[in-house]
Amino acid sequence: MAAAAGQHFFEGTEKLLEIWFTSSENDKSCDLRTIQRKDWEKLLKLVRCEIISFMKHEDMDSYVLSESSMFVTKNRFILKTCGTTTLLIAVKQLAQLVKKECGYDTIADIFYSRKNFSRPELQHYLHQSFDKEVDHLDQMFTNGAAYVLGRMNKDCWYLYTLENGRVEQPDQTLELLMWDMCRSKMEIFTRNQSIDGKDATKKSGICDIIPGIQIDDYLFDPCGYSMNGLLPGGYYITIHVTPEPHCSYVSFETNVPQASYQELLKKVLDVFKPGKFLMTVFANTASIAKDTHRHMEHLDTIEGYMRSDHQFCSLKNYYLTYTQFSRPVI
Ligand SMILES: C[S@+](CC[C@H](N)C(=O)[O-])C[C@H]1O[C@@H](n2cnc3c(N)ncnc32)[C@H](O)[C@@H]1O
Repeated sequence: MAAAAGQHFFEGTEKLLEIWFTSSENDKSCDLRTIQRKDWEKLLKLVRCEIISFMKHEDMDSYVLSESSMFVTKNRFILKTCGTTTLLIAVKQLAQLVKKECGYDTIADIFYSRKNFSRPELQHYLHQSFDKEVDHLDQMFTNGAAYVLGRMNKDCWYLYTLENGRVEQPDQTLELLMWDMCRSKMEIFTRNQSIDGKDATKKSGICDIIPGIQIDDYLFDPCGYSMNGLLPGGYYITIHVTPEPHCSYVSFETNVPQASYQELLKKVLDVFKPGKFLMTVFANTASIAKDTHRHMEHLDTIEGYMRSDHQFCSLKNYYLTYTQFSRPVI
């Protein structure tokens, strides 16, 4: 359902930034988690969002934000922001902050990605097109590589990364971006049907997607939902829901390593029942998820969805699959 003229609109589609830091002198004491909350708050002001909630686990700190989430480990920073936030404005200040407060002087790799926006004209100038975002990042990185996957005249997904990135530890990320959502499922993420985040997490079945996770969830008023979930070992899941029928959108992201993501995918689809979704899977050669790309190649239907696009990329350090599915219109 499209937004009518003058109708409230929220851009659920997030801008996603992941940066891995390293020290040229191999200084083992560097740790991003030593950055103080007041410094994060200052940085997030540039992005135009704020911290709502904080959760700490052995290997990872997580923050629920007014516009999505932030995750911080010893050497990796993840910032995911939706709406009309200005994420890329903060990259330079982030690198300066990390150098000053933690001693990391090198960026080992960067991944900036997003789906195409529904209403790009509502974004800050810098985020109105991927070309502008690439120009901005190219001013900071001499070795950036920009890609577009999917259909440039329909739904697509943009990625900016480094051509000589060097993340050596096993790493994998699955992201599921869903839209044209089931109305009754979306009602759960409103104050009409749920009292708070915890209630929505339980009623929706989100609590059963990955058992044993430590959850930090938040239900906005009158609607909207965000959650971070942490597991030992620096593993996370994060879910964000924009339930308004004319701009409904949900995202699911995790770095939990699995040899096949098929079961997880089925669980997430069952919780949200989207009309359409796109999925991206990154896995480096050290990851147990590296063969998941081969399984996905042959997956042209799943749970009543038909595949409309599928692309595989072999990047320098990572394999990447982009795939899109939709429910057949009857
Ligand atoms: C922040 S949440 C989750 C955003 C996420 N990127 C997504 O996937 O939709 C956005 C939802 O919360 C609602 N919302 C209510 N109050 C909000 C606030 N103060 N800031 C941001 N979103 C708010 C929006 O209308 C929208 O439905």
